[in-house]
Amino acid sequence: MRTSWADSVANAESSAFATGASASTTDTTAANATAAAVVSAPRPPRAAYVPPHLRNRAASSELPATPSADGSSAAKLAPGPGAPSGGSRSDIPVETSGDNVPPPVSTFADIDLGDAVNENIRRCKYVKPTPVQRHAIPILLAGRDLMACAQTGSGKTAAFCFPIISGIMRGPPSQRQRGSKTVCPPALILSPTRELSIQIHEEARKFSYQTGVRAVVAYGGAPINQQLRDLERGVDILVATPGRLVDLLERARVSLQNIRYLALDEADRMLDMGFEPQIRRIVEQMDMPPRGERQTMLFSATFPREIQIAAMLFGIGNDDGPLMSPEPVTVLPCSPLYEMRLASDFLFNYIFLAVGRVGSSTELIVQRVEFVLEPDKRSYLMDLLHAQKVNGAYGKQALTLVFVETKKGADSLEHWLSMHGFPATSIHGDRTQQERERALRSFKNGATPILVATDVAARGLDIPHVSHVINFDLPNDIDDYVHRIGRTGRAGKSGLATAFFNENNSSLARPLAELMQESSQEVPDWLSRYATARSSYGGRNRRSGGARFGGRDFRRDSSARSGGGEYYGGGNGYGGGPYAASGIFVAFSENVPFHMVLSASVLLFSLLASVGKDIYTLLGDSAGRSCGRVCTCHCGGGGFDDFLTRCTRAQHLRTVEGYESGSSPSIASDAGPFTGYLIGSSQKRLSRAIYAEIIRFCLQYDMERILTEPDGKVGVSFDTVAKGTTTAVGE
Ligand SMILES: Nc1ncnc2c1ncn2[C@@H]1O[C@H](COP(=O)(O)OP(=O)(O)OP(=O)(O)O)[C@@H](O)[C@H]1O
Repeated sequence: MRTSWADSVANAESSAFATGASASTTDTTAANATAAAVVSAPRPPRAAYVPPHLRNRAASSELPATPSADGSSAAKLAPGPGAPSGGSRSDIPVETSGDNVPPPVSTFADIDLGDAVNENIRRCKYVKPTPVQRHAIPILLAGRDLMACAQTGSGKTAAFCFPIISGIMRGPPSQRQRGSKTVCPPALILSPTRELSIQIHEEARKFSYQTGVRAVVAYGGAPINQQLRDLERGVDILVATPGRLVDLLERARVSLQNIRYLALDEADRMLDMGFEPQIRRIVEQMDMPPRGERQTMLFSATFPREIQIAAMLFGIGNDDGPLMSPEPVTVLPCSPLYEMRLASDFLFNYIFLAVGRVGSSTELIVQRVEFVLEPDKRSYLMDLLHAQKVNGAYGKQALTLVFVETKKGADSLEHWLSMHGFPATSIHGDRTQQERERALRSFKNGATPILVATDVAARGLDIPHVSHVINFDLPNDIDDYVHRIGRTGRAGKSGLATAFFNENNSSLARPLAELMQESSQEVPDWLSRYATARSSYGGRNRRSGGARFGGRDFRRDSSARSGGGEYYGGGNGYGGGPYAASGIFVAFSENVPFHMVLSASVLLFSLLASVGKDIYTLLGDSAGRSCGRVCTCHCGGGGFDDFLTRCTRAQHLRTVEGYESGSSPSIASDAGPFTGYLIGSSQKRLSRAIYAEIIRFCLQYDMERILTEPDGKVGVSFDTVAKGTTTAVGE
């Protein structure tokens, strides 16, 4: 639950104020809602804007104590994601990769954020940093670019806000040209929805209270004049939706020339096709300093593998420059590579941070999936809501968020619920901004404890007391599902998510079952059967096939972690299914640098897995290092047999499912039909060309064809080999 003083600071402009929740418990399978006191706080005076020359002073030590509705002391903060009682957070796997990753911290006291920010952290009653904060804050304070992925509700907003605020306090004062109405903020935070921008702004104001750092929000659908006036009063952190920001840039009311910090919240959404033109315009075609001269941070609970790969291939800095120049590849719009390029264009020598499995969901959310035919959905929903009411399952303040696919569907379901005695409101893109904000307010304060929403409310919104998320219509993309259910089970609290599944959702069966399994949820037998039946399907669902093979954090699957050297994974936890009979074998000679070998593997691994194929990638490299599923071994140019023999002899090969250490290549035939490809080159230049061609190929053809009709169709400079055939290629 949010701290009331901070909310009141942040909500200076809004009329409604947060309320608390009562304790509640569902039946045996349902989640437990956390008890909290009802809070209704008078607003402390609005934080005054402190001119630059007065900045960096310590904040005054006291803020008005926040009385609760009954006059007692401020509401107790529910155990946060980082709080000891906030779930099993300490054992959550954390992965970082990149050069010279700054070590994590254990407490806020270990971080030098400045007195004023530390004071605000104390006021927020954040006892200790959440895992993503422990890792991300030192990285950002060290000035590094960051791509960070952590579960919903895990405190990512503070993870990027604290370092930004602290950096601004330490840096030169914001400038504005004399007599000009153009403001030049040092920090820009972009988010995909208006409501999320409003929320981030509120958070930023809380965190920057009495620091002299001023945050302003600009979003569409609201009168621009008010926002312009607000900007004129000075801005250090501009929180904006892309559309409105472009408008402000075109009017020359904002200049990005001084941007030192660029944060993209819900970055994967910001980099997808819908936002791409605006984001590219803002970041590349205006006056923003280029990557490397600014600090860029991408945060989300999900990152499609393609974005990660691209960032690595095109963006990562090393002695040789980016692993791959984008030029040889004609990037087609509508392809994953398009997003990939975009992400990599923004980052410089970045660090990748994953807290938990990328795209996974917290175990604090109990997930249920019910098979409900389309015409039965309403009555089923009614049953659920009735049961909730009868059981008193969620208490008076418990809120239920119902996701539907279409705006029309949202209106119609809201109406129907209201007609049947369930106070509901709705939020979607066709409602005016005023209506949207009103709906959200009336949901938050419990006047209409049911909110019917489209995906406009799927990401980022941190609404206390959402105890149940119902996916009346399931989304097409599992990542959207992760964000939707993440509206409950936040900040260490538990929550319940129910999904209505039927034939129309069969493409989601497999990733859904995998996600549930990963989050230690009970997967219904019928869903497992659906998942098995859908063993192969197209690329619409980003995770199709990928999770089973290698999980979603491609670096974890395939590259050395920081401090590396050890192997990651092994067969366990990656599905453990029967041995798959197809394979891509990539062999590079010794003089090909390991990082290039690695990147080729990563690329293949990911792209092939994303089309639903079980593929093993064996790599040859001079170091003989292994990275989880991707097994590397020395390939001395002896051809495929030699390569396989070496592979199977390599002790690391035990990490490859179906192989035993020391076994011979013939194991492949024992395991069933087998196809492998050997791609090799001792020349770096050629290797690069091969990467490019593979990418091109992947874009242009269904990957099935690589596997089933390899001969001559590929048009690339590598040969294919059948089992046991010796072929040395590209030398
Ligand atoms: N260190 C902390 N201790 C306790 N609570 C915290 C801490 N940091 C953040 N929180 C609280 O956790 C909640 C979730 O934080 P936030 O909205 O930043 O999550 P998020 O990771 O951005 O989620 P999403 O992926 O859904 O956008 C907020 O209510 C926030 O106040």
